[in-house]
Amino acid sequence: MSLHADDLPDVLAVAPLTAPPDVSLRPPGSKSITNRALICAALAPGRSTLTGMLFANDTHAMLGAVRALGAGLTVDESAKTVLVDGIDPREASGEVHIDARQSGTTGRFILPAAALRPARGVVDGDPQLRARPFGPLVDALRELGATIEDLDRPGYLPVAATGPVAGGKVALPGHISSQYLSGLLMAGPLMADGLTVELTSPLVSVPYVESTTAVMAAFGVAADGLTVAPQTYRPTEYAIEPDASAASYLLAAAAITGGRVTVEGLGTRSLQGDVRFADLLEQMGARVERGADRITVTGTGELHGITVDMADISDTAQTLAAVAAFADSPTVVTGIDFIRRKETDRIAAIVTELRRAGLDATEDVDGFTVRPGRIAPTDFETYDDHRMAMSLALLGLRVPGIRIRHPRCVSKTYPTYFEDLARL
Ligand SMILES: O=C(O)C1=C[C@@H](OP(=O)(O)O)[C@@H](O)[C@H](O)C1
Ligand SMILES: C=C(OP(=O)(O)O)C(=O)O
Repeated sequence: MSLHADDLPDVLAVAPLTAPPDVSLRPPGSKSITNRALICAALAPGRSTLTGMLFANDTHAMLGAVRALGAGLTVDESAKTVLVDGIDPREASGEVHIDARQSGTTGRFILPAAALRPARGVVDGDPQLRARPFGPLVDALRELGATIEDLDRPGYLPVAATGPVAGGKVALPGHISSQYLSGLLMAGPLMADGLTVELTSPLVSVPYVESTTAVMAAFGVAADGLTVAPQTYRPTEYAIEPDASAASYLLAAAAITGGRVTVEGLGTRSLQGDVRFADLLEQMGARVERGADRITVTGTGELHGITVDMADISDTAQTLAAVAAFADSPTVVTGIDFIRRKETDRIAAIVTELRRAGLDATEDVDGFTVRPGRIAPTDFETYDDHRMAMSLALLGLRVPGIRIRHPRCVSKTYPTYFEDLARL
């Protein structure tokens, strides 16, 4: 049976490992870096070559989005490569329609880029994305000179954007999502007056903004803090690193099962904050070796609960919850109230599912607590959230009778997840 997302059944049984794993894996390309590179390449007149691409629902959304803006694409999925012929959106004409599907990064990065066009661009998405907040980004773009029409509820998709965007100084809250800031920064160099963002509340997911400016720099655009002067993107050859959030599941598997897993292509040189998930496994008792481009986690048989603020690396909070279920003391995760507005309310979802398995887990104001205990055979709900499916499947590596309902949701960022899990 194929374990690719397209072929998965409605309910997937996870078989416990018969021996601890000892494997080396290269996770697929980073969703976050792929979608940044696609935006920067699309805004760089000339041909860019992107290698190590992730092909998953979120990046297909971005491919469709930049194609709608007029970028030329030559896609070679088997070689994980895309040639992008970039455009200057300020010279575009004609109304365009963009479907961001379920992808927060696509929706929040393409809206500022679409607003640079002096013609109408409609941005919409799946019902799940329509339920996620866009208000701060819409307000900021209006402030910067764009015309944004609410096509349904104010502050939510669908919206229609018409440029130009004059640019200048704008106030933006940081506590809901960092994606608004990343999207504005990437469009910044094409605003006539440049862009300066002043944050009005503490920024979550900070490392993602650092990766934004790093990818912009690779395409020849310099940011000075949260200021970007008018500049031109330069086409380039860009190698996308593997996905660090995807790697969290593989590394967690080693910690949970007392095995050894090496992820290739990620290490101390990574642009992604989520590589720091390995630090948490180390604090819990696993052994971690770090190279420039590889991380190895070895389970020691000991796992202790920790208290940790995960505001910088919240995509790995559900992974940590799964590991915490096997620890010898409680784990408390704080700083992540904003993950209630991701694919689902992730705090409520993870707590509900761990309780379904018999664990004593509780919601806190800005996070959750997991108290380890006996884990019962359970059919887990996944809420159309890829990270619920991928995290909860980890419990099945040790506990018999774990089944994942609607596992195809992993196609959002990691269509080959269950194939990689089987390699353990
Ligand atoms: O910029 C990015 O690539 C991302 C930023 C984070 O979102 P928030 O900034 O909304 O927390 C993260 O959860 C998401 O998966 C990817
Ligand atoms: C929150 C996520 O994605 P996005 O915001 O890009 O939809 C995620 O991948 O966990």
